Amino acid sequence: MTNETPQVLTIAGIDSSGGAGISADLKSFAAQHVYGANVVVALTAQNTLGVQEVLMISPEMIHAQLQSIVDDLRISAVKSGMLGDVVTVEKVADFLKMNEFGTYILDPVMVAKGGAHLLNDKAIVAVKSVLLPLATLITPNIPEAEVLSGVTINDHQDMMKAALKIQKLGAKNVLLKGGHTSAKHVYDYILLADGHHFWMKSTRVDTKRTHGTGDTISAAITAQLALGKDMKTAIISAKAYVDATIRNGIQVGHGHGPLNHQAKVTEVNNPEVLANV
Ligand SMILES: Nc1ncnc2c1ncn2[C@@H]1O[C@H](COP(=O)(O)OP(=O)(O)OP(=O)(O)O)[C@@H](O)[C@H]1O
Ligand SMILES: Cc1ncc(CO)c(N)n1
Repeated sequence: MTNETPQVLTIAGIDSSGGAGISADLKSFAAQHVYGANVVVALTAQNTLGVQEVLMISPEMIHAQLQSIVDDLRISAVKSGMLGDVVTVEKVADFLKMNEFGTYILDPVMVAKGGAHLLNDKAIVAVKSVLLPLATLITPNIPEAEVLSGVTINDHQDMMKAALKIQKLGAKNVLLKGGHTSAKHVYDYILLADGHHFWMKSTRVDTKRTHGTGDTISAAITAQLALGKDMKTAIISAKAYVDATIRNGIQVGHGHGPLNHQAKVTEVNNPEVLANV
């Protein structure tokens, strides 16, 4: 007997230590019970201490991988992560325009936890002009939202202002992740296509093991949308999942360790959903 498991695709870079990028995406897809395919645009020699080397895959090989996917699989949602350079960004944009997948999640990955740049300056401009308008959902963290919106973020008002600017650039829905602060609670801000907005509040876990949190939440949202959930439900459920993977840490490496994708999601992982903060 077979069943209709949704098939989703991640287009991103590989992290040799298995914590971020495509590895995090595939683990997250599997935990949400969807089938994950992957198109590799970059190899990174990376561990929990940082990124040591990056090798971009040729545009021809990226094209070949994308073609192989559409020739055979039936993809219902796509996410992109690390894209590196302009050629790759443009290739992905052309691919998305030529194939109607319905759902595209843009995680505008710019800098790794250790500080390495995973998207060059020209590619940032290209992401803004050619990918952002195609996005069903964009999931910037605070520094990425600052770059995309031009708004300096110091408080909740600034997060709302930045999200609105990013939506005006063309992304239908915006999840502005609030992990990059040192406050006792983390607040993620969500602005939906119909103007509805809300906050997700959770208690910050005092840990260095947060390698791949952004990849993991955007992959989990991609999976939940492919399973037919509405945007708000998909985001809240993905947030509970990433919270479980952070809260039930495993000891790997000596720096920013990876998440525990085997973690069970329980009541404690549900974020507080608030209209205003
Ligand atoms: N220490 C923490 N405790 C609890 N939740 C966290 C913590 N750090 C991040 N999160 C949550 O994880 C998710 C990802 O947020 P974050 O802002 O860290 O993304 P990111 O910077 O893109 O991650 P990365 O670059 O590691 O992939 C958000 O929902 C955020 O609230
Ligand atoms: C390959 C890759 N993608 C994304 C990130 C950001 O988490 C990373 N560190 N490495």
